[in-house]
Amino acid sequence: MSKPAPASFDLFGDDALNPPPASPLAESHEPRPAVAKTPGGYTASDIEVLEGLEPVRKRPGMYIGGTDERALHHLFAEVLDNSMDEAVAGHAKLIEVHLDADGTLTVTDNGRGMPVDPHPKYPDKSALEVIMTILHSGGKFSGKSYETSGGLHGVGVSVVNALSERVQITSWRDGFEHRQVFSRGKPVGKLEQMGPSRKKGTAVSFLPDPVIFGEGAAFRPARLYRMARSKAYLFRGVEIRWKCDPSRIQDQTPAEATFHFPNGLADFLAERTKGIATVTPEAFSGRIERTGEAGAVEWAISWTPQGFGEADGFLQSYCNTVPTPEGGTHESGLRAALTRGLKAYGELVNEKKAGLITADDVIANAGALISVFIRNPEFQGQTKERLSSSDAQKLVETALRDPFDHWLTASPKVARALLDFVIERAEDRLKRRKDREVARASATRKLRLPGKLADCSGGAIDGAELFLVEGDSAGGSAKQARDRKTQAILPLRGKILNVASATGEKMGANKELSDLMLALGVQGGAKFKEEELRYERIVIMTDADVDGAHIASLLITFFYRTMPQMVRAGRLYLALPPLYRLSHGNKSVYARDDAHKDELLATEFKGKKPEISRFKGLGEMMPAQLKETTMDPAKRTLARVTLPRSEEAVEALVETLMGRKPELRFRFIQENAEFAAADVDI
Ligand SMILES: Nc1ncnc2c1ncn2[C@@H]1O[C@H](COP(=O)(O)OP(=O)(O)OP(=O)(O)O)[C@@H](O)[C@H]1O
Ligand SMILES: [Mg+2]
Ligand SMILES: [Mg+2]
Repeated sequence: MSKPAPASFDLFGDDALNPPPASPLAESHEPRPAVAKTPGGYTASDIEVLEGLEPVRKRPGMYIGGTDERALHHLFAEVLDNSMDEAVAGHAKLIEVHLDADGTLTVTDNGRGMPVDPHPKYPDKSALEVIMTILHSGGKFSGKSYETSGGLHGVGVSVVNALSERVQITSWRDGFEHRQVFSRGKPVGKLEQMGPSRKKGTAVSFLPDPVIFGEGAAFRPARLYRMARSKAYLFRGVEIRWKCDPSRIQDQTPAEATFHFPNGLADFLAERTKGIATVTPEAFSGRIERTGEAGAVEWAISWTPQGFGEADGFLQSYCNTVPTPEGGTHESGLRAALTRGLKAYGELVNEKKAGLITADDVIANAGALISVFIRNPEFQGQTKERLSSSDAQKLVETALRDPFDHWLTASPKVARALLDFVIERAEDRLKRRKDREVARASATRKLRLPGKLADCSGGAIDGAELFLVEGDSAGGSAKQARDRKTQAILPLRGKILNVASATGEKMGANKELSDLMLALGVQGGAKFKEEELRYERIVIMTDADVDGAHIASLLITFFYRTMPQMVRAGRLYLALPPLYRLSHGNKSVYARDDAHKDELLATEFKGKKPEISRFKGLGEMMPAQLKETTMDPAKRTLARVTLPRSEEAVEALVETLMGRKPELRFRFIQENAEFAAADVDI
């Protein structure tokens, strides 16, 4: 076994929730001529060059980050972004989003219309066909037709085309309506001139391809609605109209709505802080356009002691109206500007404690929105989740500096309240750090611990681990296999409650879960305090089978629901027990799954006939084996459970795990059962 580096187990990453295409993609490829090969050889003929849109269908993950529900909705983001670019460039004022009964989504804008004249480089094709069928074709490379666009790669809508069963583009321009239809990236007939029309603009209608996204994959109206609405907040010059066939709606999402927000982000924040007591009566918000240059910064921030639902605060950022859930330079600029401004104000009013303030103290209890418009932004990847343009930091910092100073000095009472609030956060933080250093033993003395917990004997929180195991027999093995100084065992019986569909009352009454909370030493929800956790790591240890994965997913959901901070802090892990032991002579090796076993048979045990034993469950392993393979920190591999920052992605996960559709859950569990086994380096 090699070094036990913790494998990352990203529930939303491309691997975990990214099902393989529902059926082979063979139909997306031209048949390749058979080439004579030397058997087992690796030659030039093994190197493929994918043509046209073929790479998109073959490796959708590279373009849309996977083929899961998030990736599916990213198609909408690409099409909507293009219409927004047209609006931000000053050519469109109205965008309509329409989800049809059959699942076709249409985005219409009244911009300039996609160009339809023959393309100079491909004289037999219209510009529209070039845009739709050639990667890296677009009008946003030079800055001539668009100044600050969300589009920059020339890839977006062609990717949508490649991954849709059917796409219809309508372009109204030059006095006519033009139309072309595509299927899985290929034109179905030529561009047609339909008839005279005085309209202007573009309509993109598309139906995602079930071959890529899986049979039954469909847009979720609630998600589309939220995406469309938040776009409208980001550009006050646009009106977005939403319409959805009622047969598609299963929740409270309105079938029709109009979004137009003349106060931009300030409206957005007001919506989010409705009914929440804030530290200052007015939010700190504003908008600055660079004079003589393209670019703008808009922001809105408000502080609250009471938190926003389950989070203490939030920071959402955008660049050229594209959401950047992973943050980036614009967020750094905002944090720096606020911290510097507040510290400087503290100095001004002779408040010594202002020196304690860090950026986290300023932002952790704030609801903050920041949106920048810049030329040639640099993002990481096509889904644009993180902004990396270095000038964005400076732009935001400079833009906010004076307005923040003015805002603070204009109203000393307000400024004082904010300063005190943030200093209190800083003091809290310092105190928490001190408390953590105090031995965990004293905390333990005060607590009533559940009877079946085998706690560890050491006093420190750092290094302490709680193993959650399934059933008493596995619990017994684990107790013998553990290092009693640092490892605690809590056996949980049977399938715990399906939390997502349970009421709060039922959850409180569930013995397994209340024991779990007691053992952890924390309370759930708003009362959760990370520093009260009695263990540094919480390790879910279940059998390496589908049932085990189910229990693990129930627990993950429970933790996400009751203490997302703990998960985000990277303190939740999955143990990865092996499935087989292969031994021959005095050599024995563990295999985590069938593929690994076959690999070992072909390598380590080549030509030999090792004895193979299969573990039916953890309870069947000898304690020494369990220790060696799964629990001993020096030898084991743990998978860390991580969650993305974006609320939508988390929601999608919970829906997948716990929602009312058993088939989604089943798929997730199987994939993760596989994944948990596949990503390990043993
Ligand atoms: N609604 C629209 N109105 C006018 N032109 C459009 C519209 N949608 C797309 N285009 C044109 O098609 C080009 C290609 O669009 P595509 O989404 O593929 O790439 P992009 O927007 O340039 O960059 P990105 O890959 O980052 O989205 C755009 O650059 C623009 O010139
Ligand atoms: Mg293109
Ligand atoms: Mg685009």
